[in-house]
Amino acid sequence: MSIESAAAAAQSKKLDKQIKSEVRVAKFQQTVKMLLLGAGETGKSTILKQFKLIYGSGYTAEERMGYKTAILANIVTCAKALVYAMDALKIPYGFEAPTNLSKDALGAFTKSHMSLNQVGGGSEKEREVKDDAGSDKSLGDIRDMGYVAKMAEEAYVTAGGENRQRGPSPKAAQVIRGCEMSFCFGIDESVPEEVIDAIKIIWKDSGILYCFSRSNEFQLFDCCSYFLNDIDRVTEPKYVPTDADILNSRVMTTTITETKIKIQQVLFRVFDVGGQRTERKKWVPYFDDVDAIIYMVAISSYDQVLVEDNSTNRLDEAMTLFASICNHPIFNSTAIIIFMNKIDIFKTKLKTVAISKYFPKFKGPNNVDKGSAFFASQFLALNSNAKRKIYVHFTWATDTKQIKKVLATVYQIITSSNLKGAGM
Ligand SMILES: Nc1nc2c(ncn2[C@@H]2O[C@H](COP(=O)(O)OP(=O)(O)OP(=O)(O)O)[C@@H](O)[C@H]2O)c(=O)[nH]1
Ligand SMILES: [Mg+2]
Repeated sequence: MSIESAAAAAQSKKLDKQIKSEVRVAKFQQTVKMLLLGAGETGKSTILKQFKLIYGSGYTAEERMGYKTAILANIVTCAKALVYAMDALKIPYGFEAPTNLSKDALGAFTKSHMSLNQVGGGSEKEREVKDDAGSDKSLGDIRDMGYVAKMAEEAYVTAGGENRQRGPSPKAAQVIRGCEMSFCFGIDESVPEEVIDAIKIIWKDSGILYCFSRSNEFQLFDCCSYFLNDIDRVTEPKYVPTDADILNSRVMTTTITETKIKIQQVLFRVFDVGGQRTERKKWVPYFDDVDAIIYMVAISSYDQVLVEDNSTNRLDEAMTLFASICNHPIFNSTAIIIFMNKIDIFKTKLKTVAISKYFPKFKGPNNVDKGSAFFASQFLALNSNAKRKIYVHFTWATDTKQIKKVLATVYQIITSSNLKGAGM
């Protein structure tokens, strides 16, 4: 090859490279492909709703009617879950959980239950508390030890168990059990009145409220108290869901959706997937050319098990899944941002539920700072590429104000990391 043609070839190669880089920049300036990944019920679809509310045009009247059906179904599903859990956990209607057991009462109860081992296995921790029964333990501690659960169980048997309890609440429970779930609500329609009345009755029942406090022992939507506390408004025939109602509603995702959202000059193609195990088989075809992943974790679920198998801890599952995603070679140059979500529920739960009971590696104290730092470090440690930076945010997905700030930061992270990838 002559000197001239070699120079021309070099020049052409340089030009090619430059064009390719420019195309990548131009492509990036137009679109960002983003996946919302994570296990079931972690808040992926809720974040997508926030994208639509913050950067899109919000919800039409027709879409709101669709959510009305979902919300009314959520209410009945939650009421049914509570009623069935009352029998599964053996709690009688009207059961009053002691809020503060006095030294004498707890001492007497402990004495009359010398076979405490039957209650919760008689672990060392339980024996410690048994010996120390008179000290001022918080309700959370007492529940952990199974004292109150045992009291409830005895009262349940005395009251006649599943079929022989009398009074308005057991009668209401009967109505809820018999309520059909296949409905679609139009304008001016709602749940049948007798079902609404029955739900109102049980939601005031002290036994149901105690059962609700043990909701980690069965499957209950996080939106239960949000909607049941507001049942009058939500079951009005002319009810139209607000943005907050839409954000709090729960519909499991079974079809992967793509939503296009323009933020400044960038078009985001946001893919929302179903997180439950059976849904994950559908993810792989969407893994090519991904610019960013928001990986959702429900940090509040440290004491809960999966809907899918009723035995695997939800955070253990979230970690296993995260390890397989962040170390997947196809995502080597993908920006990964973890949303440690449901921080509002996490804060409340920490007051009564010890992290160490489920994650013995956690050495406390059981507060938000220590707890959130612990879980963030557990996830970050799963990344085997030391050069890669993974970003973590603690989020409250149903709170538009907080998410607006978080998404602005995410926008910065994604756009700057993509520019870097394009050689800028
Ligand atoms: N209190 C509270 N509720 C939340 C938060 N994030 C999500 N939720 C609620 O949790 C429930 C589940 O949220 P989804 O967005 O449906 O979860 P998902 O990850 O899309 O679930 P799948 O579609 O099954 O994978 C809904 O009722 C949400 O309103 C949060 O930060 N705080
Ligand atoms: Mg979803």
